[in-house]
Amino acid sequence: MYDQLKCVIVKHPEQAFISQSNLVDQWQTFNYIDVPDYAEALEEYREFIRMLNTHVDQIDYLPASNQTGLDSIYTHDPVKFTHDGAIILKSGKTIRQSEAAEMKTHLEKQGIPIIGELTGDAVSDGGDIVWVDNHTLAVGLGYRTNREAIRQLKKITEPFVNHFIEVPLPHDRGEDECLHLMSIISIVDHDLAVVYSPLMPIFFRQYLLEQGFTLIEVPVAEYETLGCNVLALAPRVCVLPAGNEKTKQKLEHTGATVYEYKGNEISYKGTGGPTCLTCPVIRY
Ligand SMILES: NC(=[NH2+])NCCC[C@H](N)C(=O)O
Repeated sequence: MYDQLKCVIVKHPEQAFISQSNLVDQWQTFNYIDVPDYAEALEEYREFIRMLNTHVDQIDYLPASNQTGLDSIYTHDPVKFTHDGAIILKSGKTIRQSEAAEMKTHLEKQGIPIIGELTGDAVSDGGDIVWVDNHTLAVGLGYRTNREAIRQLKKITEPFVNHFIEVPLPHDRGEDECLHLMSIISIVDHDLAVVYSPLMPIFFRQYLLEQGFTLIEVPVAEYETLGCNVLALAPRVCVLPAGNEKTKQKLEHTGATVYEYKGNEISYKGTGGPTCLTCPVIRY
């Protein structure tokens, strides 16, 4: 979604990463590219929040919990918001599954409506669920989201979703790597999306073009540095991890405003860009 972002839920690295020694202990378990530097992460996060604050009215912070780990910094994944309320998910990455309960407790405390929750064998991450428009939902089918989750999500969203698109994802680098539908598409306006086409099924790419989307192609090198992970703060106002120059220029060329943040510790090493660091609660 690309509408004006009013409220987001985040988790500060103080609460998710906890300390340098915790990072040293845990980064391999969570399959990070390298061990993040804690002090640097705090600095990057300060800048990231400073930037968000200029456009977002309300930023809610999840508390620390001994039930969840490093990846809980990526609050986009344990829940998906609809206009009617939240759907509680269950991660396809087993060590992240406890994040759902943490998020649910927070939503209940805040009095935010919950319209559904995945049950049984269903697994899905928020990163696999993309609103193409108010009535069109695209869901990646892959290692993080299974068929049972798609069946349940279809049912939960049936009252307000006219077009539910299942997008099969490729094996790519395997089961242990993080590949979400949102790794290959970010929608930044009603007619503009940033994409990594090499991993996109042809039918989905053609569908976007038929809907009138202009597609900004992220070059291979910038795909590696999360150039395809673009957070829309408002239509054509977006946040990009620093170092993705070509993608930035292409976005600006379409009239978009692009903010950058240094995300080596909070994004790159954990494979979670600005969309992953934020859980958008209300957009209107
Ligand atoms: N929505 C996202 N793309 N989240 C990225 C999550 C990255 C995290 N390290 C994981 O493997 O789950």
